[in-house]
Amino acid sequence: MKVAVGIILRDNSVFVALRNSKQDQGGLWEFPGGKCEASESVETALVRELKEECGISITGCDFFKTISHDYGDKLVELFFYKVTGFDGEPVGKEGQEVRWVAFSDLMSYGFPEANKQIVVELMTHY
Ligand SMILES: Nc1nc2c([nH]c(=O)n2[C@H]2C[C@H](O)[C@@H](COP(=O)(O)OP(=O)(O)OP(=O)(O)O)O2)c(=O)[nH]1
Ligand SMILES: [Mg+2]
Repeated sequence: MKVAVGIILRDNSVFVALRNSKQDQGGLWEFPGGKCEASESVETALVRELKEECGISITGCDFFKTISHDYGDKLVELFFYKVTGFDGEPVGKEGQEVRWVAFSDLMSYGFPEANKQIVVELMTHY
C-alpha cells in the first residue's frame, strides 16, 4: 500500500496530527497524509490528502524519502515529502487534534514505528 505523507514545515516547527484511536496506529501522532488511490500519482495523493485532512493547498514540496514498513497485518510504503509552501492555515479538518511542534520537542511525541527514523533525522538536521 502506497501512502503519501506531508512533513509540513514552518520556521523550526512541524505540523503533526493525532491519529484517531479507531484507525491503524491509533493514538499515535502522524504527519498528515493517506493512501494513494489506484492510478493516482503519489504527488496527486499528497495534494488531495493535505487538502482533505488539513485544508491547505500545497504550493511547494520536495520529495524527502521512502520508508517501507511491515506492521505484520499491513505492509506500508510511505512516501515522505517536505511541504515548504502552502496556502491556508493547516487545521484538523476531520476533527483530529493537531499541533505545531518544535523539532527539539518531537521526541516527546509517540509516532508509528515507521516514522522513528524520520523523526530522528528531522531533529538532528534542523
Ligand atoms: N498519514 C500517515 N500515515 C502513516 C504515518 N506513519 C505510518 O506508519 N502511517 C501508516 C498508518 C496507516 O496504516 C497508513 C496511512 O493510512 P491513513 O490512515 O493515513 O490513510 P487515509 O488517510 O487514506 O485514511 P482512510 O481514508 O483509510 O481513513 O500509513 C504518517 O506519518 N502519516
Ligand atoms: Mg490519513
